[in-house]
Amino acid sequence: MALPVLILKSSFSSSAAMAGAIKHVTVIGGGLMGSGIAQVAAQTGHQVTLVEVNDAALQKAHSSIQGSLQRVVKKLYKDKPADGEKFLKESLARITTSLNAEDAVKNTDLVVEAIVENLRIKHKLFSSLDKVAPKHTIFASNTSSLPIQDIASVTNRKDRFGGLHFFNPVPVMKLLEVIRTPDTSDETYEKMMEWGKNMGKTTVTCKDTPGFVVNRLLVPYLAEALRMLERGDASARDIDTAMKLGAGYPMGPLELGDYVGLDTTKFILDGWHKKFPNEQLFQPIPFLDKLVSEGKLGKKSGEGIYKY
Ligand SMILES: CCCCCCCCCCCCC[C@H](O)CC(=O)SCCNC(=O)CCNC(=O)[C@H](O)C(C)(C)COP(=O)(O)OP(=O)(O)OC[C@H]1O[C@@H](n2cnc3c(N)ncnc32)[C@H](O)[C@@H]1OP(=O)(O)O
Ligand SMILES: NC(=O)c1ccc[n+]([C@@H]2O[C@H](COP(=O)([O-])OP(=O)(O)OC[C@H]3O[C@@H](n4cnc5c(N)ncnc54)[C@H](O)[C@@H]3O)[C@@H](O)[C@H]2O)c1
Repeated sequence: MALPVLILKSSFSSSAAMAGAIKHVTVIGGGLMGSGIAQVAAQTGHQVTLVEVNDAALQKAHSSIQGSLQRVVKKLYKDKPADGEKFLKESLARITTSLNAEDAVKNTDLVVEAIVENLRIKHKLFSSLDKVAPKHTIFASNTSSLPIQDIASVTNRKDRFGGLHFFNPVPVMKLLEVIRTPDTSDETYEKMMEWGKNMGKTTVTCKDTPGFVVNRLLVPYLAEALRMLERGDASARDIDTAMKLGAGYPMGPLELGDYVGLDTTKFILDGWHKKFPNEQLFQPIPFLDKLVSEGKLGKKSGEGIYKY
């Protein structure tokens, strides 16, 4: 009877995969972050499947990855153009695209979710993927602000679920926050840490607390900067210049908000206001709500606090 062999084979391959390094990565969401994560995974030798909701979004992601890879080539291979061309071609060749997330995860070692910062939508995605992904596959979210435990709650692989929080732009920012919940197994945590290093990142770890390390400190800072602008205390340009020249930041807080995406920043602030309704630092900002309602999302839409 074929079945026992098949079961033996699949469980063997699954346990072998559990023991092995992460080789195939599925990135769900090819926006600002997902395209960067897919690019870095490909350029560091991983096979990548990038999933989006429609062809236009996939095309946008592909051209963003191509443009960013060309900047990397210009920087790393300026004296060896032939090697640079080879690096570019091989990196792009490692990325396949898909509009079907459930198909894309059937032979993957790691799913990195980088879709919209909305718990209900993340739940819908992960509960469907949990039913079809192999047993050994690790699930991770790139969320900025949602507790990993809350995201994982709809799956039956809480031991194989963690947070992998990259920073924008992913090809440049060296940091990766690796988050484990009380349910994340030691093996899963170690595989996420190893993968982070294979991605060329410096990893830090903290508890599954809102905003992990960076955003817990960044959200109040950026929010207060926008309130300063809203009150008319100073111009956007002067606020940003002050923080670049006075505090040594590469970008001021308002240009950073435009760079991250004002829609994403609003999702984050609204989520924390709901969770901590009495915290003054997380109160809604009418100016932000107005910009987002007008479709002024920052660099990604051509206008936010600044015009691009
Ligand atoms: C204000 C709204 C308030 C709303 C309420 C509050 C809510 C708060 C929300 C929090 C958001 C959290 C989001 C997320 O979870 C966490 C984050 O990601 S926070 C963002 C972290 N990132 C930063 O802080 C970026 C800071 N900026 C920089 O480091 C630099 O400005 C830059 C982006 C690297 C650009 O550098 P520049 O020198 O200005 O410009 P260059 O173009 O010369 O680039 C320099 C160098 O980098 C290479 N490069 C740049 N971009 C890319 C790319 N996309 N891909 C590849 N390479 C890139 C470029 O080639 C240059 O290389 P070089 O030739 O100089 O070696
Ligand atoms: N923007 C940042 O600086 C930043 C940094 C770190 C983490 N994050 C987090 O990363 C996630 C993505 O943020 P972003 O800025 O890349 O957003 P984005 O809006 O640029 O990209 C999100 C992408 O997800 C796609 N998407 C939505 N639902 C999908 C689904 N069901 N299947 C496949 N694709 C889907 C959208 O089409 C879009 O292209 C959020 O959770 C955010 O909090 C953002």
